[in-house]
This record gives sequence, C-alpha cells and structure tokens, in this order.
Amino acid sequence: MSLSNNVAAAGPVPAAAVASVTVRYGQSTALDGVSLGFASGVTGLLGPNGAGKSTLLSLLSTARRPTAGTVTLLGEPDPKGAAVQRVRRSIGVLPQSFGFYPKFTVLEFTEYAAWLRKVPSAERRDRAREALRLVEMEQHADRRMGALSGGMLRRVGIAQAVVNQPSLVLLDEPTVGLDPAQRVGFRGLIRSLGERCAVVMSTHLAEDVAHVCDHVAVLLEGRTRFTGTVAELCALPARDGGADAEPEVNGTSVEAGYLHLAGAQAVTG
Ligand SMILES: Nc1ncnc2c1ncn2[C@@H]1O[C@H](COP(=O)(O)OP(=O)(O)OP(=O)(O)O)[C@@H](O)[C@H]1O
Repeated sequence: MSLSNNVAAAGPVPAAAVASVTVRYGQSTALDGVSLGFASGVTGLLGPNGAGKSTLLSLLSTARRPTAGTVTLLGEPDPKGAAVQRVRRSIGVLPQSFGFYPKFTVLEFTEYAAWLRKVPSAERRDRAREALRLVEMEQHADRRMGALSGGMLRRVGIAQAVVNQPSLVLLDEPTVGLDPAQRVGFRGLIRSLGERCAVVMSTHLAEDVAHVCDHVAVLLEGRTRFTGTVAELCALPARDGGADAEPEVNGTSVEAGYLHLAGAQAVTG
C-alpha cells in the first residue's frame, strides 16, 4: 500500500505496522482487502460488532496470519520464524480479557509477563516496577491479582502490555467495564503511551476516540470505510451536508461522523 493511504502517515516517523490483508474464517470474510498503516500516536479502530477490529489486532500481534496479503511489523515484512520472535519482543498486547493466576501478586504477574516477552532476567524486576509506576499501581504491587477491582485489573493489563518497552501497543477495547472516572484516568494513560510509541486501540466508544486518538480508522463489514484524523471524521456530516461550520471534536461529533458512514448502526455495542 502507499503510505499516502495511511491512517497515520503524517510526519517523519516510520510506520510501526502496515497491514494489507484479507482474512477468511471458512466461508466468511472478516477482513476484505483492508490496507492500513499505523505510526506513532494513538490510532482508534472504530466499528460495529463483527466489523473485524479484533481480527486486525490479532494480525498486528502476530497471533494470526492473513489468508491473503502481508503484514509488515516494525520494518519486518511478513515476519516468520525467528523474525516473529524478534518482533514480538517489541509488541505489547492488552486483549479484551486476559487470564491470570489469582494468587499471583501484581508484581509477580507483571514479572511473569516480562518473562513471556523475553525480557532478560536481570532486568525483569526493574521493568515490572517501572511499568507498574507508569499505570500508578506500584503501591499495589504486593496485592493478589484475584483481589483487584476491574479498573485496577485494566491498569495491570496495560502494565503487562508495556513491560517489554514495546514500540507497538495493541489495546482491544481497553476501557470496557470501567466507571466514568476510571475511564477518564485511563484515557490520560493511553494518551501518554501514544507519546512514547505507536498505539492501536479498538473501541466502540466515540468518546474514547474523541479524547484519546490522533487518528481513526472506521471498519465496516471487514472493509475500511474511513481513515483520517479525528477532526476529519467529525467534519464529515457538515462537509457532505454542505454546511461550513467546523464541528468541535467531542464524543457527540465523533459519533455523528461515524453514523454518517455507518448509516443507522449504533457506535456502542
Ligand atoms: N475464530 C473465528 N471463527 C469464525 N469466525 C470468526 C472468528 N473470529 C471472528 N469471526 C468472525 O469474523 C468477523 C469479524 O470478527 P471480529 O471479532 O474481528 O470483529 P470485531 O469488530 O472485533 O467485533 P466486536 O466489536 O464484537 O469485538 C465476525 O463476523 C466474526 O463472527
């Protein structure tokens, strides 16, 4: 794909990931010739249930390979074998739900994640503490995982995703299940992550996109329906309706832009 088509093509930062892919599950097509690039900052993947967001994230995490097409990750085109292992060390993933042994302490769990990501043993404890500091969970390092609130668990989920100091962080609906105050705090955390590396975040929540994302890709039925800045998404209804007012970028205008593309389908699922 040409970088001029990228979600996040602006600036001199090379793309952390470029996917030009089709994915089929048996007879059904989950991604149909999707071409997207992801660079620094936070890119939101917006789309209704079944649009293909999680499938795209699974390609970017190397958990799945496309049926057709290629995924270039951190400069490595179509990584296989040793290249996959190398690339995985620089990727962090927060899945929609993650398993853990409830008796693990927060620190033990985060160190375990560091071990999984092949962080050298001499560095694991320091990296785990640093990741917990980033998500403001250091003071809870000795608490058992099974005793954490939902919001705390999401924070530890981010800590385990960044413990290997990744260049690419993939977050699958990171704010689901958080109360409004936690969601606001979490958005700040994700924004600050986007200042260090490329973050790709799937979400159903227009408010999250408005407050967190630099760029947005809208997926509908396995196809890319829109790529651009959040302001460009918000401007769509006014542009196509002929109005010349610049809409303010907020959750309502992101939702209006999205609904303009998606017809009657609701953003929240
Ligand atoms: N393992 C699988 N086997 C068969 N079909 C699948 C599988 N995983 C996903 N699909 C199908 O692929 C399509 C895309 O699913 P995907 O989970 O990527 O969408 P999504 O946008 O993440 O949805 P949601 O917002 O509900 O999480 C859907 O039609 C889904 O039913």
